[in-house]
Amino acid sequence: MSTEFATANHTSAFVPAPATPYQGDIARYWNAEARPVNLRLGDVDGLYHHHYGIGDVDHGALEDADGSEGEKKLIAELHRLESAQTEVLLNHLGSIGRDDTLVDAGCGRGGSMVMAHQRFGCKVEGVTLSAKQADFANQRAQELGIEDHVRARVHNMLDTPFETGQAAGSWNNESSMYVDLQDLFAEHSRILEVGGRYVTITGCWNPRYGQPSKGVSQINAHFECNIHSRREYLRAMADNRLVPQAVIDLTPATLPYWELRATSSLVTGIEEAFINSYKDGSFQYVLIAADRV
Ligand SMILES: C[S@@+](CC[C@H](N)C(=O)[O-])C[C@H]1O[C@@H](n2cnc3c(N)ncnc32)[C@H](O)[C@@H]1O
Ligand SMILES: CC(C)=CCC/C(C)=C/COP(=O)(O)OP(=O)(O)O
Ligand SMILES: [Mg+2]
Repeated sequence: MSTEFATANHTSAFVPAPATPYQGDIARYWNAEARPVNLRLGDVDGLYHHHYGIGDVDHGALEDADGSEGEKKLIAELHRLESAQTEVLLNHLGSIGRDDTLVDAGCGRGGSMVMAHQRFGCKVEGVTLSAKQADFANQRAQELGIEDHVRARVHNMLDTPFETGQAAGSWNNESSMYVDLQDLFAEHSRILEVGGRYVTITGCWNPRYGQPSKGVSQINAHFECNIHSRREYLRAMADNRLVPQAVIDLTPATLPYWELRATSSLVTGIEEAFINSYKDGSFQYVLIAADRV
């Protein structure tokens, strides 16, 4: 077992060793992550996200405030847009009952899992490579008194502990750029019941541009990830019994979030790469919802 995995400050009963050296790198990355742009947004209402926002900025909510009060309103607005992104993902899961199980592949600190449980009343199981994130998500679930319905575990999303056909729905929210898509969709296809729904929101490079642009390469380097093309998503889904029901280009809807974020004190330095590559057409923010057939 890897030392980093074993010695992380966690309460999880069992932490498997990373399947590859790369997965060990990603586990270390997320175990060490504590950016204010994520923690201060999460502190707004206790939903901690590691994804980006969509929707129009409410400029009225930002008016007449400067200094620390203005910054507080800006943080609340960025957070509102990130939670709006999750709402749109959940809208595409179809009809989910209280007795169903949902799977969040790459669950981060669990914000989307909590929102899914609050909406559907169902069980939500998440996997992440990071013991620190799993502990954080489980701690939040406990504080909310929903630990019997919302659980995060340290597991590889390509080889999950779930039974075949166990899930009525599953998703990747900005977590598919860390894995091979054929392997990923084979695993979703295995755990989803026939007629179940898969949803992803992801950044992908646009095949119409030709190859990954400078901005896309900068984003890959910044996060140690490997952004796939839109074509690769659709091909890997088709190969794994996942038939797209909706493909939505969310690029215009995410730009206001990035332009607002670029004006805040919480910038991380990656804002320009996102804005430029969205604007030059080389990069797209997309939602794909697919039926497991
Ligand atoms: C950008 S964060 C997204 C977190 C979450 N989906 C959200 O929207 O807040 C990426 C997540 O993917 C997870 N991840 C990356 N590769 C993984 C793998 N092979 N198995 C499980 N989780 C993985 C990371 O641990 C991290 O939690
Ligand atoms: C759309 C793409 C390509 C996403 C890459 C995956 C990723 C790191 C998402 C956001 O995480 P975060 O919320 O931890 O990042 P940040 O600190 O920049 O807010
Ligand atoms: Mg963030």
